[in-house]
Amino acid sequence: MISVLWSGFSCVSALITLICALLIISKVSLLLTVLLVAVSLPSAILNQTYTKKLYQWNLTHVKEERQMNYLSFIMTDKKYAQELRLFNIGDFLKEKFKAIWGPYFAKKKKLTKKRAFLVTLLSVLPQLCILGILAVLSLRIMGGNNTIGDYSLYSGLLAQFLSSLMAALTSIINIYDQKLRIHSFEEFEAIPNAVANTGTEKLNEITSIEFNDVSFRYPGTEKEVLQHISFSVNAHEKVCLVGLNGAGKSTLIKLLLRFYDAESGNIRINGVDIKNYEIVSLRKAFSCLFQQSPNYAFTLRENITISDIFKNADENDVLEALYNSSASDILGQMADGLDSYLSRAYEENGTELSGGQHQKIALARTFFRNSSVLISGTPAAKRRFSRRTVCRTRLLPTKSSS
Ligand SMILES: Nc1ncnc2c1ncn2[C@@H]1O[C@H](COP(=O)(O)OP(=O)(O)OP(=O)(O)O)[C@@H](O)[C@H]1O
Repeated sequence: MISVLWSGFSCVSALITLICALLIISKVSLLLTVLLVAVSLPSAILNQTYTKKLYQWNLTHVKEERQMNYLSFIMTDKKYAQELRLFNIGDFLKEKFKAIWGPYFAKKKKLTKKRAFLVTLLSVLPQLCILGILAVLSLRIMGGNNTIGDYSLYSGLLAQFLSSLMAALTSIINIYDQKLRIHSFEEFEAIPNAVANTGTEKLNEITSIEFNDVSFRYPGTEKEVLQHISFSVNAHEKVCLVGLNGAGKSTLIKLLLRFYDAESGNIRINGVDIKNYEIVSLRKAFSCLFQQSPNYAFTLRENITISDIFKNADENDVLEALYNSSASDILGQMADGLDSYLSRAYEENGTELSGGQHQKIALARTFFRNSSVLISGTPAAKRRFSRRTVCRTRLLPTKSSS
């Protein structure tokens, strides 16, 4: 939007200069001046056509762009560095990148070359008109109707005309290009959210959770991940969901937190369909340690309090969360206490934690959040859960260092 605004200003300013230059130049030859304007227009139209073509081309090649971005990411992100070295796959990844980049670049080059050729060809026409105007002016100087001084005035104005024309064209193309992008964004915004936030009830304490004949498949997939699931959990119960890998345990949690809605059946909390609750208030009632909980390149304090940023908490709450997750010793090792950075990505003095320590901090974050129900996605954490808990584990727990 800002780009459109700036381009709009540049365009108006260039057009004013251009019109003023044209008004003066028309005194030499009105016919050639009109011709100059007329031959400048096809270039503008061509540029606009190609801007649209290039934009549409980009839209149809989003997959390749994403693949290349993904490959660039794994070739440079720290998370992949160890395996990249151990498996010696640097060249393999580069080749994979090149295999996409080659055809992608060749096609884009073809389109861009055609545009450059036509634009160059069309830009010759205004130059020819300018030559014509200068020729007429030279004849008039020889005839004594104009002076040498006029020649330098008009040639300067013609140069000014060309540069203003270029500036106006560039601004118009930019506005058009941005307009296409804004349109795509508006289309995206208009897509209705798959999970409608129409509920108005507030959820505080949870006394019961019921799944009634719930079935679900992920959008755009065939497989029914959950089929007619029914069970209930009451307050003060600790429950383990046990199942093979891929059985759908995490999916149940995603439905409970309304990351997705069930295809059929319903989920009730305190006897009320979860769709009747305001989503923020529903999610607020749960604290969840996901299987792949991330840690943040923030301070230790922020890594814990981030789970409940509106909680009016003091330092003791943070220390208690650390204690409950057996992470007090981690704090003891930190030079700046709770204000130590848990990453060296931006802070030279930051601390890189081990995998197990990271898990403990993620667990402390789960404890810090004031919620009615705790859910753990990792077997290791369930031993630490002492409050009302819904947790899940694998049929065969993996050996974990923590
Ligand atoms: N975003 C998704 N899109 C499509 N299918 C998915 C998605 N997430 C999970 N699935 C599929 O849903 C099924 C259930 O996955 P889910 O993660 O719930 O299993 P799980 O019981 O938690 O497994 P695990 O014990 O291995 O963590 C799997 O077949 C998985 O491939």
